[in-house]
Amino acid sequence: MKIILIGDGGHSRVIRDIILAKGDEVYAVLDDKYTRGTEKAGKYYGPVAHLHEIMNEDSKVVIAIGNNLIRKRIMERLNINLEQYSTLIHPTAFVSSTAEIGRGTVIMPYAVINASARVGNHCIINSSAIVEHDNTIGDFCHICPNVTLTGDVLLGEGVEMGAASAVIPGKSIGSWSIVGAGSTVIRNVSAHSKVAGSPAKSIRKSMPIKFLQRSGGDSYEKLKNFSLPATHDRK
Ligand SMILES: CC(=O)SCCNC(=O)CCNC(=O)[C@H](O)C(C)(C)COP(=O)(O)OP(=O)(O)OC[C@H]1O[C@@H](n2cnc3c(N)ncnc32)[C@H](O)[C@@H]1OP(=O)(O)O
Repeated sequence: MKIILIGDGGHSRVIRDIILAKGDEVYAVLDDKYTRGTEKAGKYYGPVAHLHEIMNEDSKVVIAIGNNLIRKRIMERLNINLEQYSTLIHPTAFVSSTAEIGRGTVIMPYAVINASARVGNHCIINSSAIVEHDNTIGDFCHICPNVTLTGDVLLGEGVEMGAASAVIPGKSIGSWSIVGAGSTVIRNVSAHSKVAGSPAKSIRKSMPIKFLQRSGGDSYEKLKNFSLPATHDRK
């Protein structure tokens, strides 16, 4: 498959390795640091606005940007069908046959997604992260390297779980919250919070009010009942 990457930073380079490991092809890299289109080593580099010109039925898109909010804003700006996004799973990752993985989501080396877990669209499950059975992870989340989400954890939209953080079973973390690296979450965390430490405690609100109004975020009820597209690019 030919993949068009949006974003040309460090995260994008890691995603390129996944594409190569899967035997797919990086077709183009689009980033607004490029003002015009050029071809280099068989790949097209150009501004994001060139996407609609270069897309065809053989190509799929991945937004290769680590920041959850910027990933969401770019998705809104691209305004393409969900089916045009690819799901990328590194061959060393374990994904249960009963897990569901959304479109545009990237699963990095050695990650584990266990039985009946549901991971939304445009998420990053980073290297060696563990998503245990029956988790529900909203769209645009980033589960950083070495995170452990134990059983039945529920994450709202846009949650960032800092590297090596952990959540005990059955806890919920509200939309657009941030959990500090190395923290242990033992109580539910409300939306738009920033928590850190073991046990994790609030360090302050994560987002300004203007952002809270714009971001929306999914309700827990909606998340619990969400269903992913019937077909996706799992291999
Ligand atoms: C491949 C990759 O790179 S993936 C990306 C991985 N990235 C990460 O894991 C980053 C995670 N980010 C963090 O842990 C950050 O420290 C954050 C987001 C939690 C907080 O960042 P900031 O908002 O800048 O907070 P700041 O550094 O000002 O700290 C505020 C307070 O919280 C404390 N604090 C911050 N982070 C942590 C943490 N992880 N654990 C415990 N306490 C923390 C600070 O000591 C400080 O306490 P004080 O007020 O008593 O001095």
